[in-house]
Amino acid sequence: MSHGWGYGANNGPETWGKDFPVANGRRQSPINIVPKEAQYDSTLKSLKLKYDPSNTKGILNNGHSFQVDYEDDANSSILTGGPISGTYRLKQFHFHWGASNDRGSEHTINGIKSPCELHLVHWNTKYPSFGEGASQPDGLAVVGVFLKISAANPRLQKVLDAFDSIKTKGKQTVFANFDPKTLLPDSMDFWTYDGSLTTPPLLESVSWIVLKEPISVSRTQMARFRGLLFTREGEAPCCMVDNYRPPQPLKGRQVRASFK
Ligand SMILES: COc1ccc([C@H]2OC(=S)NC2=O)c(OC)c1
Ligand SMILES: [Zn+2]
Repeated sequence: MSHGWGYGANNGPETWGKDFPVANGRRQSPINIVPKEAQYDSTLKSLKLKYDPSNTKGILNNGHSFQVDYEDDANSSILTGGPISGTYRLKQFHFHWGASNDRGSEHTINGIKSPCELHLVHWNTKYPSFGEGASQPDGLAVVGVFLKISAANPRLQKVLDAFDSIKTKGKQTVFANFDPKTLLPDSMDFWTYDGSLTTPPLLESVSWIVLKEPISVSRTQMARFRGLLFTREGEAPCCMVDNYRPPQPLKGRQVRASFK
């Protein structure tokens, strides 16, 4: 049986520092964002996301979340602008969510949790790969998008419809031609700060770009996220819920805003 990190009482975020001491580092994520304390920075460029749906590789239950993977051997699905310099390639996107709608996001706004948070993970093409970039202070850029309970979001449907095929840890299935841009809100206003991966190895290599405007998700759609399992087929089932790390100390970091 796996004794690795997870989100349970015995292997959850409060225990990660044992195997990953950087958990107590100076630029850990997520954080609580206090909009009134964020500094407007007029030098921030507008975000540019160019995604090629044909780069979609598949969808996988990785035992911590589910992820949609993208071909990243060319500059066809990229992030530029915003707080970053150069070109970052999309590697995958995934979500974090709660057992109920009062929690689930990793970042919070004025201490308020959202039921779910989308992460679009990109790596800096000045490095040869995601793995190489992940160990560099400017190696990764993650776009975070909050999901709030409202009307059903038809753009999530194709992802939700794949869940029956990836219910348990390690299962993956064909998933093609999905444009992640369809999961973005209308406004590209963002907050940005220097942070980390939010799961072990918690590497401090992420330029965070957290969008101000949420996208919608319905209660019924959220219930389908909670039907996924942390566990493998044949193991005692454990619902994939509360797969979020709580906010970490800011430790003097500044949060900048792209908007007034
Ligand atoms: C492409 O590989 C990834 C993607 C994301 C993470 C985590 O960091 C953030 S951000 N969300 C997470 O779940 C990761 O951690 C090792 C590796
Ligand atoms: Zn994440």
